[in-house]
Order: sequence, then structure tokens, then C-alpha cells
Amino acid sequence: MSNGSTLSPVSEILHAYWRSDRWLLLVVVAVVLISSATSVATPYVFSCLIDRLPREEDMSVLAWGFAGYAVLLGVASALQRMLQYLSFMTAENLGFIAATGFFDRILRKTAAFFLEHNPVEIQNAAARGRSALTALVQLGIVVFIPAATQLLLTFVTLGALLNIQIAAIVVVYGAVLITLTWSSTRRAYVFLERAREAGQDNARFVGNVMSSMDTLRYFGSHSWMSQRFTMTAREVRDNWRAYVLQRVAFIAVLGPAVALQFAVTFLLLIPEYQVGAVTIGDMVLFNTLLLQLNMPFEMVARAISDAARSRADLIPLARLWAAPEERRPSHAQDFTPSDGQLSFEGVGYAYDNGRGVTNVSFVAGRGGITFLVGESGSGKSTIFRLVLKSIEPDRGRILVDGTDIAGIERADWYAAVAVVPQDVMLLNESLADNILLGRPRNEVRLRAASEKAAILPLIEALPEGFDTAVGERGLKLSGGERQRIAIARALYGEPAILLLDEASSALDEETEQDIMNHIRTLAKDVTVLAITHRKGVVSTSDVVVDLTDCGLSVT
Ligand SMILES: Nc1ncnc2c1ncn2[C@@H]1O[C@H](COP(=O)(O)OP(=O)(O)OP(=O)(O)O)[C@@H](O)[C@H]1O
Repeated sequence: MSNGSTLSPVSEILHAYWRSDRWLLLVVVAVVLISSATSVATPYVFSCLIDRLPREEDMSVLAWGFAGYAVLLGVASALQRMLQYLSFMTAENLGFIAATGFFDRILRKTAAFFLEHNPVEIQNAAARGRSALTALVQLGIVVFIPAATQLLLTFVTLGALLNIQIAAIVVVYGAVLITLTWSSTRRAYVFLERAREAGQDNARFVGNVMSSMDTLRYFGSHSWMSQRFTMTAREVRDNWRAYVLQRVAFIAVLGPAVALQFAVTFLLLIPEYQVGAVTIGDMVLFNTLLLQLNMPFEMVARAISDAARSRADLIPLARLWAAPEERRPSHAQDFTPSDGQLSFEGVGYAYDNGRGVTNVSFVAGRGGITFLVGESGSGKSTIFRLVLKSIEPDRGRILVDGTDIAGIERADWYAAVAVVPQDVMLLNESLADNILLGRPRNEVRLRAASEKAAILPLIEALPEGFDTAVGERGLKLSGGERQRIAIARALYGEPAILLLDEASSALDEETEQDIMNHIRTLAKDVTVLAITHRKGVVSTSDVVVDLTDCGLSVT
């Protein structure tokens, strides 16, 4: 990906920001321009007053002049301080737009995205990207625009009032300084990028080890984790160090450069004063403007180096933002299943490594459970991913009540399908929240789903019923109860198709048989497709689809 396209998500965020905050931004720019103009006008007024001091007869005029100067100074200072808060306010809104837009994007990513990127890495990229964006906007508003305006006005004032030669020296000095800063920043930037990459690597590593900490501990992997983390952290530190040393060496050159600039320009001014071409006021004005000018030079230089730093911070966010999303069918149609009959017609799918399934055909209907069986790697989970539209068939079709699911809008499809996974995920919230998972609460449906999942008596026996917190001490759920909560969660949406991913394999045979018998009673209203390794749970009313010969393996 080229640098331009890498950062294209950033321009998307900035467009949204401009649409949301353009009036505030215009006010800010107006304040910037006025404040920059006053910062050049105040020394000019002062120099005029100084020159008139020895020859003014009516001192009251001068007194008014000095009062006006004081007011101008107050206005300039107030505007400069105000600007910092206004820029902070608008930068925070940019942070809000970036964070919400990024989260929205993440929700639309493909299943592969969540396999490749772990939560810590995603969070780290989001936080760094957000702060880099707000820093960039603040740099632009508080540093770059005021500095550029002030520089321009100062050059014009110096050229018009003093000497075009002096203005030219200042311009050349500024141009050399800014170019040197830019090129030195580019050289230092290599170290900065290495440091950022290594930092992102470590974030990914921490995310991986945190989610498997128990296993890693059992295998005594502590020192391996520590060494690997330290090695990458050292790479971060060393590259930052190299970056800072480059910057320090460059800054060391700046001090003599400022001295040289002043020496040369004063040497030019003294003969001008001797022949009466410039006044004392002009000298005062020149000195003030020149001193004042070094700050904008430094600010522009700082803005260039900070912008490079922020850009490096934006790359991980931009890459995650641009990662592929779930495809949305263009020919989406409203879909409501009737019989919930699911048909696979010669379906094939190959992963990047060539593995997958080939030529799968079966029909799953109501009346009994349709079991997917087959040896490990034969493609049972792949069939589920295909039904859930996490992946799309390379060949064949998947129909529901005669409609190809490829043409069904994802939201409609998810309303019709529910899944009970192998590992039940419970949030540390109430039982109701765990069943609803954010869907609107309807008491009748909540009770009905819990009753169908055979968990209602247990919930009703609790003092706080559905509002009992799952993480609370005292409420311990057995494996079977957790599975039942997961089934109630799946049934709450009144799905047409229920997928059970070895939902009861971790349970003892009696509990598994009990849950499966119960689900069989539901199968008259819901199409149930279940993965199992235990053939003992299959009854005469069920259908068995053996995938043993459907596996696609690389030879
Ligand atoms: N994300 C993936 N990327 C590449 N290959 C994959 C991926 N997921 C599964 N496979 C391969 O596809 C084939 C089918 O895998 P799948 O997980 O569907 O089998 P399964 O029958 O569910 O296995 P098990 O019973 O062990 O859970 C296997 O050869 C597997 O290695």
C-alpha cells in the first residue's frame, strides 16, 4: 500500500470532522488571524510611540497612545490563551469522531480480522491514532497557522518599514532553518518508525499472552514471555534513544545560528542608523520582531517534527480501519423464513491454505435435529461459518426456504439464525443482561425463552430472579446451567434456525442427553443443526450428515 492510500482513512475522518465542526473551526481561524496580527502590531505601535516621545509637546496624546498599546497587548494575550482552549475543544470533538468511527468500522470487520488482530493491539492502535489526530489538529491550529501568519506579517513589516535586505536575511535564515529541520526530521523518522513498529508488536504479544496466561503458566513459559517482551521493549527504547540523539545534535546547531542571524542584521542596521535611515524606534521594533520571530521558526520546525511523529502513530489505526469488511449484498431483499429449511447444494469452500470443504449437499429441516459428524478437520466448523455468513461459498449455494442466503441482508439473516457456541461467554452482568445481550427487554419473551431452555425454575428460585448478577458471589452456574443460559439467549430472538456447536460436549453424558432431549422437543418449531463428536446423542428422529469425505485437504 502506498503512503497516500495508507492514510486515506485519515482523510475520511477529517472530512467528517470538517462537516461537524466547520463553524467552530472558522471562529478559531479568525481568532488565530487577529491574535497573530496583534502580536506584530503591538511592537510596531510601541516603536512609533518611542520615536515620538522626545518630540511630542502634548503628552496627553502620547498617554492615550500608550493606553491603546496596553489594550492591544491585553487583547493579544487574551486571544492567545483563548485559542488554546478553543483548539482543545475542537480537537476533543475530532477525537470523539475518530473513536466512534473506528469502533463502528471494527464492528463490520470480517471474522479473519479478529483472528489476525487481538484486542490489546486494536485498542492500542485506536488510542494512539486518536491522540495523534488531536495532536495534529492542535498543532495546526495553535502552532502552524499562527506561526505562518506571524512570520508573513513580520516579513512584510520588516520589508516595508526597515530594509528589504534585512527582511531578505530573515527569510533566508528561516528557509534554511526550516529545511534543515525537515531533513533532519526525515532522518530521525526512520528510528521513530522502528520504535513504533516494535511497540505495536509488543502490544500484540501482550494481548496474546494475556488471553492464554493460564496455559503459558502451566508450561513454565514465564521466562520466555519476559525475555521476548524485554527484547522488543529494548528495541523500542533504543530506537527512541537514537531518535532523540539525532534531534539533540540538530538543536545544538540552532543556538549559534540564532547568534549569527542577530550579529549580521545588527551589523547592517548600525550604519543605517548612523546615516539617519532608521530611528531608535525602528531598532526596538526590529529587535522585538526578530526575537519574536525565532519562536514561530521554532514552532514551524516543531510542527514538522511533531507531524511526522503523529503520522507514524496514525498508521496502525489507518491499517486496521482499511482492513476488509464483511461484504454487504447489493441485491439485498427483505427476508422472513417460513419453514426454515436449510439446503446445501454442492457447496465448496477453500481457505487460503487450500484446506476446507468440497461438494457438501444436505437438507436440514424441522422435526428432529440435523447432526453434522465427521472426523477432525472434515469441515464441521466450516459449515457453521458458511451458514453464519462469516465466509462465502466458492462453489454451490446455500438456500433457506429456496432463497440463496448470499442475497439476504446480514441483519435479516442474523435475526433468523442463532448459535450456541462450544464455550459459553457470560458477562459479569445480570442474568437478564446475559440472555438479552443488548436486545430490548420483553418480559414475556424472556420468560418463554428461559422456559424453553429449561432454566426458568432455577432463575425464579433466586431472590433477585433475572436481575441476579452472574458474577456475584453465591451464584455459581454449572456447565449445564451455563449451556442453558446460552440456549435461552439463542432462543430469545425466536430464530428459525438454531446452530449448536458441540454445545454440550463438555458436559457429562447424562446432562448432555438431557439437554439434547429437551432441544429435540423444540425442533418442531426451529431447524436445529448441531455439531457433535458423540454419536450416542443421535436419536431415530434425527438426521446425520457425515462430512468425512467432504474435507478438502492439501496433498
Ligand atoms: N481459518 C482457517 N484457515 C485455514 N484453514 C482452516 C481454517 N479453519 C479451518 N481450516 C482447515 O479447514 C479444514 C476444516 O476445518 P474445520 O475447523 O471446519 O474442521 P472440523 O470438522 O470442525 O474440525 P474439528 O472437529 O477438529 O473441530 C481443516 O483442514 C482445517 O485445518
